[in-house]
Amino acid sequence: MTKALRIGIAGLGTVGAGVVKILAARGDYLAAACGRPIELVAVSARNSNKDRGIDLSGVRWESDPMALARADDIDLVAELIGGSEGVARELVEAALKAGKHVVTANKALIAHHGTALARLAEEKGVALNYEAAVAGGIPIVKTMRESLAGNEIRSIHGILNGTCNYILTEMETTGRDFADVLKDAQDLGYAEADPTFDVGGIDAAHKLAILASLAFGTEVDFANVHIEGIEKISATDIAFAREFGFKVKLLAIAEKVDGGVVQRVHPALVPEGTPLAAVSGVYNAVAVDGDRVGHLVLEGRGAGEGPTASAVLSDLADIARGLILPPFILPAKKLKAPAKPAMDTHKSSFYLRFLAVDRAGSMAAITQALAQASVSIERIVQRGEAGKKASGDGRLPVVFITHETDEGTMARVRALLAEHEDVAGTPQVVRIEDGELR
Ligand SMILES: NC(=O)C1=CN([C@@H]2O[C@H](COP(=O)(O)OP(=O)(O)OC[C@H]3O[C@@H](n4cnc5c(N)ncnc54)[C@H](O)[C@@H]3O)[C@@H](O)[C@H]2O)C=CC1
Ligand SMILES: N[C@@H](CC=O)C(=O)O
Ligand code: NA
Repeated sequence: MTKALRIGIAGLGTVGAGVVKILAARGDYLAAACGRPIELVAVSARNSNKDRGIDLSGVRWESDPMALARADDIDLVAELIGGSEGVARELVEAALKAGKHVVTANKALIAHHGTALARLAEEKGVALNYEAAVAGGIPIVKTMRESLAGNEIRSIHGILNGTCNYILTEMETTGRDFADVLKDAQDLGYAEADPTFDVGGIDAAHKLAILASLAFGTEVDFANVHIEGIEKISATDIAFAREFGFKVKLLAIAEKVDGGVVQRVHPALVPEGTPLAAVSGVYNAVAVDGDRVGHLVLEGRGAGEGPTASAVLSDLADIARGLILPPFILPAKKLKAPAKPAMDTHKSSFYLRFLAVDRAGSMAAITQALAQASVSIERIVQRGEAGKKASGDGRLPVVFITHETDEGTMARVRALLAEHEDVAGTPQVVRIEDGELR
């Protein structure tokens, strides 16, 4: 058997500890599958005394993770710390410069510095693999990079954040509140170190920017992702959406339009009966539309120890087998600078919820205001008709589903309703996404 692939792991949290467990449990099988063993030589984490339920006897402990990049007895550094800057970035750069392969689960790092790091890896002839960074255990990076190369990709629609999908599902099925469910997701090891990255849509945007680069052969362009999180979604919205036949999901979408690729992350109403509407809990899914393959949907667990470590192991196994590919679908110097079409020309139907003042003629005045703004209404639900007020202050919850209109018009309508004498407060507006999902 050829000599071992000698690895150093930085970070022994949810993901790092999961990787050590798989190496211990399946070391012999992996050695046979790869033609050589994957040998854990050294590790580094913040606390050397913590019990992680893993056996590190015979493994060197480095208090400084940078020592892994310098060590002569290490061929590959697995960066499982996290963060787009600081020690994670320094470690990955140093390891690549030292001619070592790198495997990382760090989507923030790849989203911000992926193109430059890919250039560095290619100059040194080493691998930079990051399967765990996008949609956890789903082999989507491998699918995009290796299996769909014969396709011109038209769009990607993803549920890319396990924490958000878990929260939305729990809110729907149990009626529990947001903060309570977020705490569960943290306890289960799903959430980022800063959970506002999850609920604010930033984590999904990191993953989307990476997928868009793989899909369209462009540089990773995180700065141009339109990002909205799920913080504004209430149990009321989820219940109304259900009444209209929709689920509420945080979607991550990259699609070709005239003038380039639009990348957007936002909550959306998704029609029940479509593949993405059925994705629940910590599960992620990616729906790809390619000109030859047509629609393809991959679904699996997007976060947590087992699924994420499984993806890291797939990267390690590829490198042990000698499969060293450019990190993105094209060599880094051939990645095109992305065109950046404006989001405000994007069109969809919208869900619009607000409190209408309960007086004769208020609905007529509101619908007239929408008609004047050229927005037509497909469906209306108004609570508290026949004189039954929904709240004691004379305000009635109303939901409109609009026909297709563009973002710019909807922004104007929202502002107009916020100022309208028959509307209390600012309306809730959520996009409806149905075209490409069936
Ligand atoms: N938890 C999950 O479900 C997933 C996590 N990821 C990514 O994997 C990476 C790791 O995430 P988790 O394991 O969840 O994080 P974690 O917080 O559980 O573990 C982080 C580890 O890094 C170590 N660390 C932090 N600063 C360090 C430093 N300066 N020097 C040495 N070690 C240091 C900590 O001691 C800890 O062992 C992140 O990039 C995350 O975004 C990716 C997919 C899923
Ligand atoms: N915090 C992330 C972890 C995986 O990438 C998520 O919830 O999806
Ligand atoms: Na993955």
